[in-house]
Amino acid sequence: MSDSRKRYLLIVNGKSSSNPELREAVQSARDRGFTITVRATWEGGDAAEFAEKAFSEGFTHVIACGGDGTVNEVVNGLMRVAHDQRAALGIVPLGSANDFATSVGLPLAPGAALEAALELRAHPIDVVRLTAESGDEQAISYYVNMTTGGFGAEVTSSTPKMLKRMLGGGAYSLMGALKAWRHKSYRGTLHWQEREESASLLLLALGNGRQSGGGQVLAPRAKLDDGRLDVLLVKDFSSVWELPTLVGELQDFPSEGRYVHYFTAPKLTVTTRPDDEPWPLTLDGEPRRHERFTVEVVPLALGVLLPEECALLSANDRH
Ligand SMILES: Nc1ncnc2c1ncn2[C@@H]1O[C@H](COP(=O)(O)OP(=O)(O)OP(=O)(O)O)[C@@H](O)[C@H]1O
Repeated sequence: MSDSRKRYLLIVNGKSSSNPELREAVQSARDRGFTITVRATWEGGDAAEFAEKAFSEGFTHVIACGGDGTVNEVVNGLMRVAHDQRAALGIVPLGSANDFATSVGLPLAPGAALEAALELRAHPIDVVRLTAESGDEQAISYYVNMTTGGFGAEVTSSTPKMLKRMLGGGAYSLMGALKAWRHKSYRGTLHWQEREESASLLLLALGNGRQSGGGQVLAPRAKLDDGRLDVLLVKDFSSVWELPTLVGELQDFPSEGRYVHYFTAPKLTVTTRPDDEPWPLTLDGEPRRHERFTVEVVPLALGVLLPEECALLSANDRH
């Protein structure tokens, strides 16, 4: 049922603006009395700008219609304004990966997703702030789902789609083949709480949500509203004989395995030495490289339209 206090702004990635199912769903909702304004992006940056202005323009809800990159831009736009001036975020997934929408259990078809966004309640979730430092410069960006680093980021940002799909299913059963294909690990020092660890890592995942790269579940126990990041470290190995142990550990995500460490922390910093390569990162689908960065949870920073039964909400914790 429409509620006259709710005003929706749909921010549609311009490349999907002619999506017939979305057009039909918008028309149908308007016919039923919903107040919906639609804005399409022309280029990168537009979605963030529209989202930033949404509340001051009288919108209570912003629906990001696009892939993970569009959702990420909208989140960044909303985080530019004060907490009490952030419109609630909804998602109509129109990308190729749609990792966040998939893992929280939102409908993937545009019509059903818009209907859901119009009916669902906003749940407060954590947002993660990533501060990258280079010399005296600091760059801040936010994400709601996951940042992957090292080998994982390269896989998610540069591996052909086919390989991604294979990875999505059996995940790291393919690690060996990939390793032979491109042997690379990244050195750095990680600091979190009172701990510090220097390591050569194949993969680092910093999850608020659970999956990235089009279906790779790298933070299987993550909750969106627990004030913590789920951290996955996968250490490098030196011989193929070590692979079965590594692959086995990737089924269980042990807290202190030989290669796999899985833990939670509210904040974590990664630094590299001058002769180390900057880390390739993929932040909610967007590739970048940093030498030194800190990720920190901003607790319950954003209201997001999610299914009541979403497994990533603490209220649905069965333990
Ligand atoms: N009108 C447009 N045409 C083409 N690209 C656009 C347009 N507007 C914005 N963009 C770009 O689209 C990117 C976001 O794409 P989006 O995440 O929505 O789709 P995707 O990459 O197919 O999805 P996924 O990340 O799920 O694979 C932004 O970084 C932005 O630069």
